[in-house]
This record gives sequence, structure tokens and C-alpha cells, in this order.
Amino acid sequence: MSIPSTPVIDVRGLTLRFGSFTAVDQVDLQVYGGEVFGLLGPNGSGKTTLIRALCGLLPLAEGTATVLGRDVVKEADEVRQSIGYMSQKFSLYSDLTTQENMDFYSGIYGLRKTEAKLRQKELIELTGLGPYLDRWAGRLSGGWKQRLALVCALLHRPQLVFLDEPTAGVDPVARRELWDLLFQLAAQGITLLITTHYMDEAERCGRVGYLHLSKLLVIGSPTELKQLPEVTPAGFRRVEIVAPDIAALLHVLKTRPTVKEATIFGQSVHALVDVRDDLRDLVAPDVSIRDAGANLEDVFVTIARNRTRELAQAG
Ligand SMILES: Nc1ncnc2c1ncn2[C@@H]1O[C@H](COP(=O)(O)OP(=O)(O)OP(=O)(O)O)[C@@H](O)[C@H]1O
Repeated sequence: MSIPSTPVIDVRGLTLRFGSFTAVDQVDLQVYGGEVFGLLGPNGSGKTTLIRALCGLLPLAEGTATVLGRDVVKEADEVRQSIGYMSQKFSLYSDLTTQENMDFYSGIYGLRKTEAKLRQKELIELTGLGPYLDRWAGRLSGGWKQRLALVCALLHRPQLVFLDEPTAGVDPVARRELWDLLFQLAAQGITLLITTHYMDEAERCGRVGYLHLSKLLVIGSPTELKQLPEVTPAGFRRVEIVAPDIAALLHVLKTRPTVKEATIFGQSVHALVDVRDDLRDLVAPDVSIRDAGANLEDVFVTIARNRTRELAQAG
């Protein structure tokens, strides 16, 4: 992707506070047109707070933020009218039908009747909501509720949409379908900033950022991040070991001096091992050991741990 020079989201030195608590600390972030940008981080790391500020909903303690070229404080009304926001909480009216919810949000965005009908028709076709128009929103399954919420966030044709954990609690098939929809939107040039706790979703993003304890620790494409030298330090290699009793294997690895990290992934253990240890004593007919690259979880865990250690040493 060729990156245009004007960012759709431009955040510089942004700090957000609730009283004396700093929820977002000195964040710099630029997101460009048509990007699918993933924002990850543990619970309470500041993702929703950052999004709410970018939607013009919070005062800034320090720094600046513009979205679509508009200042989120001075032009908060214009910002809110020009973006889409699918919030973490279910923002639809459970006792209104799908159609009534769409009509309600069309009204909120001030769409004229003919324009609203046209846009609703487009979005119903895009999302497949047609068979559910008369169903109460509260009676829709999780996946269809999220599609309806997405439709309501797109009615006014925003060029930038914030999606806060859009797939939380949604089954894997519906998650995949929602992502297919998101890619169709990105293909239309709509910029998406998405928070998620799912690593497979992070992998789908063009770039991701990782928030930890209110600070944005790292930004990059999944491929770039996995290749960061600090994730697999010199003198170490990452291996995947499949064995019949992975709990016992994990215990063995955790107590081995040459193993820096070990964690269970499905039926295998991933470990960061000193290259001088060939693990030969672990080889058995029912055990397989192979070199494996870092995954995104390795990246985030390692970087968060390193930064925490650096802070402790500095303080
Ligand atoms: N209105 C508020 N008043 C006081 N503290 C708040 C307020 N909103 C958020 N916080 C605090 O700010 C921190 C960041 O919260 P935020 O909701 O942004 O985290 P998050 O990364 O989105 O978490 P999650 O993954 O659980 O959604 C948390 O410690 C939270 O308790």
C-alpha cells in the first residue's frame, strides 16, 4: 500500500486523564486512508478512552488530535458527524426492530427520507440483514446484532469508522463474516480503527498498535512486529514442541535454565530457547520439535515485559 502524506487520524503527544489517573499517556499515532488499523492491549490499557477522545467525546489533558483533518476538541461536533462509531456496549434499541433501529439512526444523522432509504438498501444488501428487518434487535443473534450496529454506524457514509471490540462474544463463523464485511468497506477506501483481544483478528490488520498501561508501546504491520530483534533476541531461537503431555513438558521447559519463555498453544508448547541448547534429550518418537517464528502474542508479551522491566529499573 502506498501511504498518502495526510493522515486520517493524527495524534501527537496525546494524554487523557480522569482526575489524577492517566488513562492515555503521551500517545503518537497516525492512521492513513483505507487502512485497517488494529488497536490491542490488555483490559484497562486505554483503548476505549483513546477512541472516545478521537470521537470528540473527552477533553484532552495534553497533546493534539485531528481526525479527517478536524480538531477533536475545537471541531468536536463536525468530528462526530463525520465519523462512524460502533461502541463496545450494545448501542441499539432492543425493543425496536432492525428497520426501526435503522430509521432511528438515519434520523439522528439527519438523513432525508429518500437518502436514508437508498443508503439503508445498500447496507442491507452489503450485510444480508434483509430477512431480519422485522425482528426486534434484542432477539437477533450476536453476529446479526453486530451487523445491525455496523449498519447504523455507516448510514451517514463516514470515511472513518471506529469499532470497539466489534466481535466480542460473537461466534467464529460470524466473526469471520464480519471481517469479510470490514474488508469490503476498506476496499471502498473507508479507514477502520478496530480494537480487539483476538490475535487472529490482529493478524488481519494492515498495521497494529499495542497499548499497555496507557502507553502505546509499538506500532507496525504484523510481519514487521514479529521480526523485531527484541522479540527474538540474538542467541535465542523460538521452537514449537508437540508432545502427548504438554503440561508436563511445560513444567520441564519452565525449569530449564536455557529456556527464557515457554507457553502452551493448543496441543504444543512454544518456547524461546538458547541456541546452544539443541533440546536433544527431549526428542522421542511421539515428540516433535521444530523452529517456529514469533507470533503476535509473543511480540506483545515480550515488549510489555521488557518495557515494564525498563520502567522498574529507571524508577
Ligand atoms: N469515565 C471514567 N472515569 C474514570 N476512570 C475511567 C473512566 N473511563 C475509563 N476509566 C479508566 O481508564 C482506564 C482505561 O479504560 P479503557 O476502557 O480505555 O480501557 P480498555 O483498554 O478499553 O479496556 P477493555 O479492553 O477492558 O475495554 C481504566 O483503568 C478505566 O477504569
